[in-house]
Amino acid sequence: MKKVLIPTKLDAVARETLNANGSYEVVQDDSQELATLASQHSDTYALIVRSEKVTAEIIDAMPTLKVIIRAGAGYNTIDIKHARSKGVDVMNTPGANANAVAEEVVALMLADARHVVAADASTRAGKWEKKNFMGKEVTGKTIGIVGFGAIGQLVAKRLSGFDVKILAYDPFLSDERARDLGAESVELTDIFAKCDYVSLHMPENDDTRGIINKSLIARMKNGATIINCARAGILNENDLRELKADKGLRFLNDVYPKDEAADQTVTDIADIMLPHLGASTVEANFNAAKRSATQLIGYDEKGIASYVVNRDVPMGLDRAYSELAYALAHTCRGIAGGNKQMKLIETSFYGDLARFGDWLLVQIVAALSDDFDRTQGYDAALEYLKEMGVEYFNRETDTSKGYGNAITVDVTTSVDAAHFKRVSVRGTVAEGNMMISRINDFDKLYFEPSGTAVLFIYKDRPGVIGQIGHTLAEAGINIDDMRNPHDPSGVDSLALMRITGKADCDVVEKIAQQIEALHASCISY
Ligand SMILES: NC(=O)C1=CN([C@@H]2O[C@H](COP(=O)(O)OP(=O)(O)OC[C@H]3O[C@@H](n4cnc5c(N)ncnc54)[C@H](O)[C@@H]3O)[C@@H](O)[C@H]2O)C=CC1
Ligand SMILES: O=C(O)C(=O)COP(=O)(O)O
Repeated sequence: MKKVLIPTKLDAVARETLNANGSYEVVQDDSQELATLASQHSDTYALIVRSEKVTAEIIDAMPTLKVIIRAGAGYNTIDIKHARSKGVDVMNTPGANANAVAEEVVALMLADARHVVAADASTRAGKWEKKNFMGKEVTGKTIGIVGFGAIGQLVAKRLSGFDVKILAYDPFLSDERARDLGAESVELTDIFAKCDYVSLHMPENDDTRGIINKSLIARMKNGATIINCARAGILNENDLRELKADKGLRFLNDVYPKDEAADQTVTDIADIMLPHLGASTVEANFNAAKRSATQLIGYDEKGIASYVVNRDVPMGLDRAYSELAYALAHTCRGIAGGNKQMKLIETSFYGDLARFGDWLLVQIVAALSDDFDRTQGYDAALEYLKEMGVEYFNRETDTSKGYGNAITVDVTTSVDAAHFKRVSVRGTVAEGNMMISRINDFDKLYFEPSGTAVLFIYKDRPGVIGQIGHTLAEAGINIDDMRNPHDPSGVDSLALMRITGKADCDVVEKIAQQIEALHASCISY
């Protein structure tokens, strides 16, 4: 049984769904600190949280932890890099609480437009301040949405009944897509210059922290409103403080640097403050809980990792090596012939790369198969290979070879029922560039796998390179770079060339016949 720890007020449907599956022992307890629960349940396999802070210490307190699920959208509260370094996948449940936040935005807009909060307090106090509470209408206004994802799009949809004009800014939004969703895609500066309401709906991360600053706020129309139901960190609150009174801006807020009782720093500038209530509806809590449980089951039973958000390069590994692993396997595949039946994959990870072998295997399997994508994990890669009937063997590496940080990928494919062909490619990264250093017995290549490469193996004799160059030239193809070593016996030669333009199979085939090649292939990187 896999232990699942739920240290939060999450709908019981998560627990019920996992219990019904039969593979999980669920501990749900929101009465104690997460740190206490983590040390009590150090054998936890999966942790399901809402906004609870999951620090490196908490992750380390559960050495068997494999997956953290954020029942919600924003995962800035989880140390995803530390999780990655410990082989822990982090997932969120995108969209599960989006409608709740969209409705909260509409609630804040209307409440502020009609002074609902202050007028309620005043009337309860026995006053009759009808004249003081002159309101305004949302209908017909221009609304700017920054971050046009699940929530941003639903804000636009829910507000459409008010006949508003929606301007949206999102770096991943095309004009067509915006139009389809009832919005106009504009630059960030235009949102601030043109809108009566600006609602923030992007995640907080290194790119967005403090992005809503003085230069943007200064562009706002007098009397316009900023709504922040995303994360406190994306808005520079001192910049807003500086400009707010002069411009008569309104500020409606749901989010704070820390989710806890305190004298909040924005109290002086916020016109309405809620205690991070965006996702706090019965429906959103149910949706996020249900999704957490079903995503965990899908992850465990089918290797579905599409919700994993931290499959980035692990700490300590240069991203170039993950590209190298992919490029080497892609080269093997190109030489072996893409549609051959794979039987065996062997790898060697030299130097510091030895400890990242599991992670690098994912890149290798993804390069060797169109059906396996690079965002999946090591377990999913092994499972996939097993399903495909492919054996995998990672060799112990011999540091005395002096290869530094290098990778070898060998792929054995079946040529017919009884015969196998093995392609072996080794490579490294030098001065930030990927290099193929060996293909089968052809050593010291130092060839950069990029663009389009053609490769011919032939019985060594004079004049062959001239013939290849001539036929390529006839087809309008130039040679950018070239290696031409002999094998150790001196009998065979390899011509490995990077060419301009696209690969042309007919030309490669023609050359192969002209030079009586033992092997010819063409690889696009
Ligand atoms: N107040 C609350 O209770 C809740 C707050 N949230 C916050 O809202 C955020 C958005 O949630 P969803 O819409 O569900 O996520 P989402 O991932 O569907 O949408 C986020 C959008 O922001 C865009 N984006 C990324 N960088 C950007 C940038 N620099 N400028 C503008 N847009 C950028 C992305 O392309 C994406 O379309 C979450 O990350 C979370 O921090 C989410 C749920 C509840
Ligand atoms: O999903 C999100 O990003 C949220 O901010 C919701 O947080 P909560 O689950 O209500 O603590």
